Amino acid sequence: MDDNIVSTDRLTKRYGDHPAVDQVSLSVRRGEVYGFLGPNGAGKTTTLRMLLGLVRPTGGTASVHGLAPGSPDALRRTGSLIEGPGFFPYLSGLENLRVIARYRGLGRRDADEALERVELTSRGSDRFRTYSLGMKQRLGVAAALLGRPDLLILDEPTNGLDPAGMASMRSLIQSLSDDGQTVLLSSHLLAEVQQFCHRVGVIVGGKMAYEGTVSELRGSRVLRLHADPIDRAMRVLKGATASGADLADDEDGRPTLTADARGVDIPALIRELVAEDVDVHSVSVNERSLEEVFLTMTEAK
Ligand SMILES: Nc1ncnc2c1ncn2[C@@H]1O[C@H](COP(=O)(O)OP(=O)(O)OP(=O)(O)O)[C@@H](O)[C@H]1O
Repeated sequence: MDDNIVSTDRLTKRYGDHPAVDQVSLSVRRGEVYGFLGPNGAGKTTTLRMLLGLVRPTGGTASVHGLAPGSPDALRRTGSLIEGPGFFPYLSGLENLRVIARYRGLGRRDADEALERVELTSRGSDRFRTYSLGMKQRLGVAAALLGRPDLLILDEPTNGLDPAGMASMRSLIQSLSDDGQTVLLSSHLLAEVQQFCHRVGVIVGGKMAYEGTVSELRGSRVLRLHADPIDRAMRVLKGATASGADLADDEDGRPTLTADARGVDIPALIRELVAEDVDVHSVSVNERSLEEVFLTMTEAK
């Protein structure tokens, strides 16, 4: 059985001469949370809209549940939240869900369940217009969950939320994932997405720049060294690594040596620095933050 719920092959959308989405190939596997990441205007929404049959591609192919995007069967098995759901402000959260449920041929119980799933039951009888943005977004996810779709497509579900709203959306997505729900979500906020995405795809200027796990994306671990005198420390560090070392100021303006940490024997390095009469102030080995990697990737384009 094909484990890809979504796959695209060189999917393209041109508006006039402008390719909004340029030969994007991606795959979302069953049961994973896939983060579709990229700066504003990168082509995320256009791609997601193509996956829902809302925008017609000008090139390439896409399949959702092995079916044509937008076909009735594909849509029945897909829940989505794109560009804010249209809710009635004067109806309660629950009434809104019931309206949508009825429209889709589902029962009141489905609406109750969906509300429960996003932990809004206690506010279910309050009017929608009194909800915070975070609650509105969670109600949007509840609407997407109606009918228990195999796949959830969420466009920027944390956009505009305050830290508490973000945390609550994050834990909701995490708990859906724990239940085995496949989620494809877009975001331009890398740092918060890296915490719960199994894999990510990065799109920049309409083109796919990367697809894989977060740890692969971050790549190798980085050794950072503060020492004095720095030129002598640089010489020792270069001798200890195969791939050389760099000198730059860190965010506090301190001269910092960095190098690929792979294969470096840290205790031996420190012994050698001391033997060369270098004062070692600190040595650390860290993964690069996703933000750093992302910036490098978008700047390189
Ligand atoms: N209907 C349209 N007609 C012309 N250009 C469009 C249309 N829709 C999108 N675009 C352009 O396509 C590009 C990608 O837009 P898209 O909304 O997909 O990006 P995005 O990554 O979702 O950005 P954001 O995070 O700002 O929503 C942008 O340059 C946008 O101006």
